[in-house]
Amino acid sequence: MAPLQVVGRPEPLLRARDVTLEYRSGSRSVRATQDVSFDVFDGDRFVLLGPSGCGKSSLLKAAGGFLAPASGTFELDGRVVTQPGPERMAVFQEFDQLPPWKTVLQNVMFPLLAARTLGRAEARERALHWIDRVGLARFAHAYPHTLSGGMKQRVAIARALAMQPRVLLMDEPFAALDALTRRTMQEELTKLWDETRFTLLFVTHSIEEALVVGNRILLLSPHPGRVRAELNSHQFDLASGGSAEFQAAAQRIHGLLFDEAAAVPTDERIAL
Ligand SMILES: Nc1ncnc2c1ncn2[C@@H]1O[C@H](COP(=O)(O)OP(=O)(O)OP(=O)(O)O)[C@@H](O)[C@H]1O
Repeated sequence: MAPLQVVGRPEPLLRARDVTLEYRSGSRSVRATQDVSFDVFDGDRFVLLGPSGCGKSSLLKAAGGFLAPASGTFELDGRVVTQPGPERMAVFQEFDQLPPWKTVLQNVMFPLLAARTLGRAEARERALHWIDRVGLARFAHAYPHTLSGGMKQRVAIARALAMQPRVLLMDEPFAALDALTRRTMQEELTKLWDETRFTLLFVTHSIEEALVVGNRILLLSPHPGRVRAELNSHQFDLASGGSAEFQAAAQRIHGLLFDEAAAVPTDERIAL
């Protein structure tokens, strides 16, 4: 008979441990976050939500290896993050993240070729597959300046997912889009996740977007960002947008974010 296995909670894929982030210029130093800890598990859509300036982008940069913590660590698969790597691909808000002299196909192929794990033919095939997945097959040979903002963000998503990262980092990727396109992109992202089950670390300051995109949400206090609470939000999707339950959850989060009296112990996970 096979020995009994103890089935416990899986190991986190990405772990933030007591991360304090600071920016120094000369003798001045700005503290962006204070002792922030959280665990992201395989297949999570984990959202960092908080008011402007609470250090969300800084946390994403540190997870990406672009910013070294003043204290604490980020670990990916148990190894401390010290530099950027192809297993952590990022999509940013700015539309100019695509080199304008490269076509859509060349943009998506570029990191695949730079990583030197695929030959040119395989890289091209992989890139075309992801360009198709984000609905841009007809635009593979177009240059970024001929594309709309939403299309450019789709290219950036295809470029990142083509690398098959361990975790996809997204920093307010839809914030510069008009409301309708933003909604469409949220829908497309969750559909892609349904089909592919990648792991996502997503930054937003929109409560509605956090509820729609995330299955878990970390609430951060205003500057410097500290963990306010962690919420499970897997029950919501775009279809639940107008429901009473959704509105109540959004209200509750608003209270937790902005009402000091509503603060809960940071290690408490609350159901909405
Ligand atoms: N390069 C930098 N040099 C100095 N201070 C910085 C730098 N980048 C960010 N900060 C400061 O760190 C703090 C956190 O900034 P960060 O951009 O991470 O917050 P955020 O929550 O992402 O804000 P937003 O939602 O407005 O983008 C802010 O006080 C900001 O002014």
